[in-house]
Amino acid sequence: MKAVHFGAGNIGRGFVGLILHNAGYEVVFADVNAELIDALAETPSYQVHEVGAASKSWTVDNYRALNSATHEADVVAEIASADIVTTAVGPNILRFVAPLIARAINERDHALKPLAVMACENAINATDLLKQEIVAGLDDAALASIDSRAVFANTAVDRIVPGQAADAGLDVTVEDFFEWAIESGPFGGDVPDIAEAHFVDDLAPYIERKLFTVNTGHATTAYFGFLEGAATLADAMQSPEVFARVAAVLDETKTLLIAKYDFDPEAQEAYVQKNLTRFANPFLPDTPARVGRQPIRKLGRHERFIGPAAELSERGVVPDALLGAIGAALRFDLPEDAQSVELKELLATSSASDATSRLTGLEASHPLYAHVVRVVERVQKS
Ligand SMILES: NC(=O)c1ccc[n+]([C@@H]2O[C@H](COP(=O)([O-])OP(=O)(O)OC[C@H]3O[C@@H](n4cnc5c(N)ncnc54)[C@H](O)[C@@H]3O)[C@@H](O)[C@H]2O)c1
Ligand SMILES: O=P(O)(O)OC[C@@H](O)[C@@H](O)[C@H](O)[C@H](O)CO
Repeated sequence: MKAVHFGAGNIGRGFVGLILHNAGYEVVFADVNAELIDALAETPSYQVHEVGAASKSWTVDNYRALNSATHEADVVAEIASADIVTTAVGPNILRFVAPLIARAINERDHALKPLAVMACENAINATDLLKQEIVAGLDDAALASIDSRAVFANTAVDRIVPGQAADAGLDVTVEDFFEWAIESGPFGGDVPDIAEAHFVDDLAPYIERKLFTVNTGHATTAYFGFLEGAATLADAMQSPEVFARVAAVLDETKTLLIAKYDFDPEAQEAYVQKNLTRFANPFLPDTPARVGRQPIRKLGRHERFIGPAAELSERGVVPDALLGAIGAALRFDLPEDAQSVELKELLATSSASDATSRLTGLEASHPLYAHVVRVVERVQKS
């Protein structure tokens, strides 16, 4: 069995690559980072170190590595004969990897089982997004027979993988928890053989529970932690003020998730508590800079703040804690983060209402809109 995985970064090596390796796949890593790909190509194995209450190390081998910027044709040929193609490159990068997957589907031998295409990004229905881009690159024959050539399944991936120490080489330190949920419907009963993933009929509750608990809480910790000058997420969680902000935000998203998906309130509360512990993991050197990265993406319409806040306000609830976190996100001022710089410029040169519309995509008539405009105004005046 063979899987091609785009993005040999933190989650690529520390989660997707590991799980596929453990499931018996030969993994072909494809990345545009020449130094990283050269190192992987030259090194027969790397270690994944799980840290937390239970610590354990895994060896990943049986992989190859290809530079997808300089060796496009080789990557296309690998995908054309693979069982699975996965991505962990960031939602904004999917459009750059899609053309290679499309070319591979065009070339794919009809006798093979359909290629399983799964984007492993922090975004709702990222595979649908990837599929749209792939379909644009298919020839007429592939388009006419797409169902026999490829299966597109959305997924929810969860494991905190921080940036790695400069001397770590290819080894990756990760938390001890992980979850990979994949929608089963598109496979029509013939799901890929991935023992540590679980296949679910309806992914929406899983991905929303994950994004609006793990990522909403995580980003809230990062943005308030950044304002307090915390070096790590664990340090931020030691601050009673930051902890209270995070707990309040997760209380709001818990209310939404229970109302929307009829989750058992006790189970959801246990999930919240579990995540508060995960953010505070003292063994994980995670930073506000990484977790808060790309604030403009994180303030998007269906993302971790505006997504749940909009739905709560549609239900008549004013999401004060989420609005507070949105204010902290707007104050994320990190010169090395291109979106932080862009955000600062936008706030300096636009009216509060223009900035709100452009950042959040909310209509002026939406019940959340005026609340966000007030938050933007406050940040602009501060
Ligand atoms: N790190 C985590 O804790 C975590 C957990 C769950 C999901 N995710 C998601 O996984 C994705 C990747 O996150 P990460 O933390 O691993 O980031 P990362 O920066 O460590 O890795 C991304 C990799 O993608 C590569 N890349 C960029 N453009 C590419 C292209 N055109 N073709 C091929 N490779 C390309 C980069 O060189 C890099 O190696 C994001 O969507 C993130 O939200 C991350
Ligand atoms: O990857 P992002 O930028 O969408 O979000 C940063 C972190 O919250 C994220 O990477 C988490 O570590 C991960 O989603 C945990 O499963």
